[in-house]
Amino acid sequence: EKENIRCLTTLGHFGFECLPYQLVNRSMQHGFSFNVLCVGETGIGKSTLINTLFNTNLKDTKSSHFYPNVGLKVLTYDLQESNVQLKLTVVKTVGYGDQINKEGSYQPIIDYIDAQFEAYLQEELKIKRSFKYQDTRIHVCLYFISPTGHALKSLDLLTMKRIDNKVNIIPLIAKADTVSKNDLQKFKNKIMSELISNGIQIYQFPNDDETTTGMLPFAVVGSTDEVKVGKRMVRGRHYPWGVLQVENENHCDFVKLRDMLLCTNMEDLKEETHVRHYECYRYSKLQKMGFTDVGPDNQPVSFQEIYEAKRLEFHDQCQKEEEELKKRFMQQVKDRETAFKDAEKE
Ligand SMILES: Nc1nc2c(ncn2[C@@H]2O[C@H](COP(=O)(O)OP(=O)(O)OP(=O)(O)O)[C@@H](O)[C@H]2O)c(=O)[nH]1
Repeated sequence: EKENIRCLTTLGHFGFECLPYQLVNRSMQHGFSFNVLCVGETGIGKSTLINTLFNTNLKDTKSSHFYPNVGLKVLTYDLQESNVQLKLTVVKTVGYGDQINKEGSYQPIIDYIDAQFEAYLQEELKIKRSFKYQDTRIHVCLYFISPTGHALKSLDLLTMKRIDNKVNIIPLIAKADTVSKNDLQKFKNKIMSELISNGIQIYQFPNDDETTTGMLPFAVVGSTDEVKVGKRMVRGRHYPWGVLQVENENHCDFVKLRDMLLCTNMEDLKEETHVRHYECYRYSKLQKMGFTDVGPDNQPVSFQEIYEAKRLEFHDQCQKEEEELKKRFMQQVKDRETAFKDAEKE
């Protein structure tokens, strides 16, 4: 009898298989944003690399070597590739490494990163939040190391140490075409061992394969010039002895960096910024303001309870101060009275 039961298969389409497409469509409508911080000495190739990465000519003026302090320049661009919109914010150091006294050269960088976290926190705490809020938190810091072929400078170590818990650092050897192949590998090893021995945390790639980690710091070359190689036009730098092709993986790590940064890890960089670095800032800031999740008895306390407790504390403090003032006033009146009486007697 059982064999006679007809089994119907479902038509198989409920609709939730399309959920990822909804996300894709929404993201395409909203567009994407990416905030990059470029830290490096004046003229080290920051603008050229950004232009090479995004294959555009982002307008910018050259900086001089004579600024008394380090500053930051914020530039925002609206880019488009196919039908994907990208709002790119590039923050560049100005005058970095140019002062004789380099003490505190990193402070403007720290202040800028913190200011963006603070702005985000203030927006989060607002009663009426704006859904059009432009997130300006830095998602990645490209740290440009001078191609000395020797070692990191103390300013590099100091700055990276100060900002490694605030931002995802990706170290780059700038103008890597000026270092020979042998020297470059030794230089890379030296930099990595110095970073490790100084306890500097750089960005950890999520799909960490050995080859990529072994490539760090990326040795990059920037150029927006088109050079003829054989019958093709490629982006590169033309030297008396040959052509360096920026997008040739045997010549430099530019393609590796671009793939890592834009194709595979942009979302992870943003996620890390939100869940690790911003969380760290938010935690310490709210704790400083006296907020806590658990009371002295280790029981959870609500935001409202803390607010009430703070209000009572403030009220008590005000009353105490008022009484203190009253007492002091009465004492002064008394002193004056006795002084008058004494004067009258005389
Ligand atoms: N050899 C070599 N030269 C480069 C490279 N990248 C940039 N340059 C050259 O270095 C000079 C300065 O480059 P920029 O990109 O303006 O440097 P910057 O760090 O943005 O400079 P400021 O914004 O003025 O601090 C230019 O003449 C570039 O052509 C590179 O990878 N290799």
